[in-house]
Amino acid sequence: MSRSPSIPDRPHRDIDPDLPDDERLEALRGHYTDLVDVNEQLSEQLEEADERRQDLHDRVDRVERENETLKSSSLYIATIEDVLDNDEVIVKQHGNNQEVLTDVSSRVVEKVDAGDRVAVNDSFAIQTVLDAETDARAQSMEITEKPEVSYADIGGIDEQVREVREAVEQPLAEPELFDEVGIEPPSGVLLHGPPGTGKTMLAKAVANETDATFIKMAGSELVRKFIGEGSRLVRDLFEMAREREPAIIFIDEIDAIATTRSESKTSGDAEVQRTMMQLLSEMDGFEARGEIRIIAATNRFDMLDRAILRPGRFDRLIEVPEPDQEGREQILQIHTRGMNVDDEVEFADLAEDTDGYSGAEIESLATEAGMFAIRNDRDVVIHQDFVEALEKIEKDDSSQVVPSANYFFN
Ligand SMILES: Nc1ncnc2c1ncn2[C@@H]1O[C@H](COP(=O)(O)OP(=O)(O)OP(=O)(O)O)[C@@H](O)[C@H]1O
Repeated sequence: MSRSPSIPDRPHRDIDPDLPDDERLEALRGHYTDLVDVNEQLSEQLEEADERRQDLHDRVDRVERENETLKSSSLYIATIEDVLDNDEVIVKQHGNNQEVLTDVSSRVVEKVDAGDRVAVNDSFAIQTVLDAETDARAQSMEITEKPEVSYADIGGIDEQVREVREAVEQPLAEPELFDEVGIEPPSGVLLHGPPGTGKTMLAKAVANETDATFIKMAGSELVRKFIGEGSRLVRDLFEMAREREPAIIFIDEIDAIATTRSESKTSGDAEVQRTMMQLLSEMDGFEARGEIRIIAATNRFDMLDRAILRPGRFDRLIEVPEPDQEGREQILQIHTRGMNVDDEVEFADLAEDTDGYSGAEIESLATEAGMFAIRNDRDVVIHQDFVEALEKIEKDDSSQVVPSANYFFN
């Protein structure tokens, strides 16, 4: 970097006022020349300073851009396998299970332990140690302190709501009842039935009612996202619940880790099997009258490995069927509660016309009817809007409204 030249002094000349005119004129000319010189020098310096300023400005811009790129580039999640003495750690990247020995600063070494989750860049340099919240998100857990769903939002499955309350809510809210009678509450509850019938809603509503944290994990994530890490994720799931009790663990699509074992013994099968064993051992390990309840759900009851249904495991089965006509009417009422619906709308007729619709499909019907009202420049939804919405849905995809073909009961 070149050093900036020093600023020239201001020219100074003492001119004796008693000098003869011609000599004074000569002296003034000399002074004027000095001033012009200094002015030129200063102009040059100013020009150079301007160039330098522009140059620095460009550099700042470049660094800022590089910084942004670094910040926005994706990082990978990895687990610290081992922390070595010489400021080195072994990390294992999730997904591809690649193990790498990487240098870290002593500042990072102090912060990490084997088993911690970190974010690494393309060159495996550790960028951040994940905190519990980020870690949970990275592991696809959905954690809600207080889900907004209440029992009043669920229609047509009153009997199932009652059973879930008895099996999940009561042991949390009134554990002494079980103590007094001397029985253990069910260990785990399995909700089974076709898609979109309210299984997730039920689990959320109990969490809401009992002020429990709702922790959801999809079984498919346990086997798909981090190959080789399923059992670790199951451990983390229960750990997270212990940290936040009272808590409700909801494992959706449990069939992904608990299907009947096929004949083939591929390493993938063994991995899924290990994940399931971990789940069962976590369930064995926790206190049935404690502050953590576990609910699982499946659309594929027929596929389930019966081992998970033994006493002490998912020992309370609750079937959540497609709603009957009365149920469909209730669900329609629920999903139109916030809509501006004409008094003439015949919910009973609509319920009759929606045979085979799940709760989720009835919800879409209500939204679609609202769209028809908007399309027709109305702010009130009339019966005809529902009729047209029905026709549209049936025309768009008749397969969507047919009850799930692959759903069987044993
Ligand atoms: N019984 C019901 N009462 C009111 N709304 C319902 C009902 N069943 C489903 N819904 C609506 O459908 C949406 C999806 O339902 P939910 O996720 O609970 O279904 P699910 O049985 O868990 O489905 P999946 O098996 O596909 O996970 C809900 O958010 C709700 O709006």
